[in-house]
Amino acid sequence: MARIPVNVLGRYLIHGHLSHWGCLGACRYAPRRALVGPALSAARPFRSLHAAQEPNPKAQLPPSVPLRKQWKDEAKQARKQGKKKANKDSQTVDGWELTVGIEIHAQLNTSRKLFSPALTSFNDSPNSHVALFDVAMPGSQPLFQAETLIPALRAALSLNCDIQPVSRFDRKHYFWWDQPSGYQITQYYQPFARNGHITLLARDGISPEDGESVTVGIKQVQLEQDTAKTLAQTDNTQWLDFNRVGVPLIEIITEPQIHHPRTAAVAVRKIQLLLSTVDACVSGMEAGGLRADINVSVRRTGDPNAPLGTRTEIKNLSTIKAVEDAIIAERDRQIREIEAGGKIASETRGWTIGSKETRRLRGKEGEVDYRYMPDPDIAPLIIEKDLVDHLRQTLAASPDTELDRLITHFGLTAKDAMSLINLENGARVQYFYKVLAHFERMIEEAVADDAMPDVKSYAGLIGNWTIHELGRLTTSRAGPLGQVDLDFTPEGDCIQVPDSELAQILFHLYRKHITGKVAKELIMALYLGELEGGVLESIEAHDLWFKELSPEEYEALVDEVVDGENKVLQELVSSETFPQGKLMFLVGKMMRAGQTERIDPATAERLLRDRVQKLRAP
Ligand SMILES: Nc1ncnc2c1ncn2[C@@H]1O[C@H](COP(=O)(O)OP(=O)(O)OP(=O)(O)O)[C@@H](O)[C@H]1O
Ligand SMILES: [Mg+2]
Ligand SMILES: [Mg+2]
Repeated sequence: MARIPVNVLGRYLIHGHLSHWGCLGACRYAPRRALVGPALSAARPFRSLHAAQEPNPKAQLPPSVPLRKQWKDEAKQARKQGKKKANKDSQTVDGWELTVGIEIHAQLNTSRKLFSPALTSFNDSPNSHVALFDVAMPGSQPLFQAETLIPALRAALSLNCDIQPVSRFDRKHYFWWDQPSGYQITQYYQPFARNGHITLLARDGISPEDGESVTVGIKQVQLEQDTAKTLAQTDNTQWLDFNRVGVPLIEIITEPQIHHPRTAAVAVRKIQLLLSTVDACVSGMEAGGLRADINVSVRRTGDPNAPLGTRTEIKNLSTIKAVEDAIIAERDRQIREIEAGGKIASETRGWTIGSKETRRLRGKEGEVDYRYMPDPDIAPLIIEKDLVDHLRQTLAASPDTELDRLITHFGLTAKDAMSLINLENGARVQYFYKVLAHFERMIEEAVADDAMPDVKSYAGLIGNWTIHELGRLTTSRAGPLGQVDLDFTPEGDCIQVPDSELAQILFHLYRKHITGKVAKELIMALYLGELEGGVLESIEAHDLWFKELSPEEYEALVDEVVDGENKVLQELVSSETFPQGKLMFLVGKMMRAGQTERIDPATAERLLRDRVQKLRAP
């Protein structure tokens, strides 16, 4: 592979003004290194660069630092003035219908760039993974990396798209410093996937106005290149990192079929979830692996045949909350504008987190003409049916199927099942399955084949601990590490609390070999790295086994407690049911009266019920 070595490419310092493009070669960061500026300049004549004095048509450039500061200050001011945040409950406005269509850009989970064999390692030092083609060196040619197609196809299949047997690549021209060739390679005329859909359910959290479910059409999914990363500096200069240029993206375009802000946010989250379930994309939205552009229009209700209103496009939203808040703000702005007798201009707008208003970035008239043309250097993409069939058969279960399994087969509550699937981009649910597998192996060894307990009896316990007890570890103030997040790998391994160790703890808890209190202490010790040896060794070493009271000792304790609480006992006896409050009051008394660490609350409760039942009998 022809690659520009770091010491040749160096790191560029480019002034924020295009007229200063000529200083591309002036590498202040590594002044002793050889420079590639003149060569690049020859590859992209200044003429084309100077032609682009307009704002970046992609508008993916992070705002310069002073501008960002100004937006931050504005947002702070708005908060100070006690202005309410966008009202989360304002899902509808009387007399108006909102319409939203979404474009999502997601980085594919591949090791190579789309048209060069350079690696896609984002965290390596800047400009260390740059092939000649990535920076449009003269004579360099695109080399389609077939492996990039696999995650793209998995993504499209997870969105229920029809895979096109023949698709083609086009050039979308614009001139900006993050795009060395002067055009982005994309699929404009013939994308590789079309006609998909996603279904959003009430349990996904859609707006209540949408009822039980909404189906949103996916118009198309296309393959395209990412641009270079721009790093704004405090002195109003920009640094460029070409590691990202040419990294494969998919653009997912929905039909304009969403009518409530929260449902739009849920759609973005669901697409993100689907992509991560089939392992198609690098990371979640919050980590920058997925960016959403949101198209918003409004029209008056009453005439279903009226055309949709003029859309504005809010670029580059990077959190789910931003999607909902920005839509509410933009919808309200458009309604205000129309009610005041104005018209909606077709334009591109921006949104700052914490702000109340979207802001105009540029008008449609400022949009460049992209002069799309088929890329003459790239052959059509032919996708064989066999490949598609194979990928479809081996595709991971959709989150909906997964959710149903967690609820109906494993007996988790819908809320817990949803959290499990959403946490750490699906890593937590993988962790749950790993703990479950270890646990089942231990149970199988411990009991006879015909005595295997019902899966629901232990899966709920494992679910509860993998969601709530693990969650509590990072929020409790248990020591110097008390606030450190748990580290999960995408495969579902947890560094601090290994699945096999948690399974050991839960196995002994389930079998009543240890108490809940001891189990909590063990898991905390694991998290803090204070457990010497494994879980089992620790239980043995400190003799933490649960030494339950004998039946006689339990009976004596029940006698003692009911004697002292005769009034509560009589109330229970004369009641037809077992009021839980009263029962638990007596259990509490038993725990306090006896040796707490030797009492199982469930046994105590059962014995109390038996006693009451006996007294009720005629
Ligand atoms: N009247 C409308 N109101 C709301 N959304 C709309 C409306 N008309 C179209 N849309 C949505 O706008 C989006 C258009 O995306 P598309 O990529 O096709 O074009 P684009 O935004 O012009 O291109 P680019 O990728 O350059 O931004 C789609 O998600 C579509 O559903
Ligand atoms: Mg688009
Ligand atoms: Mg768009």
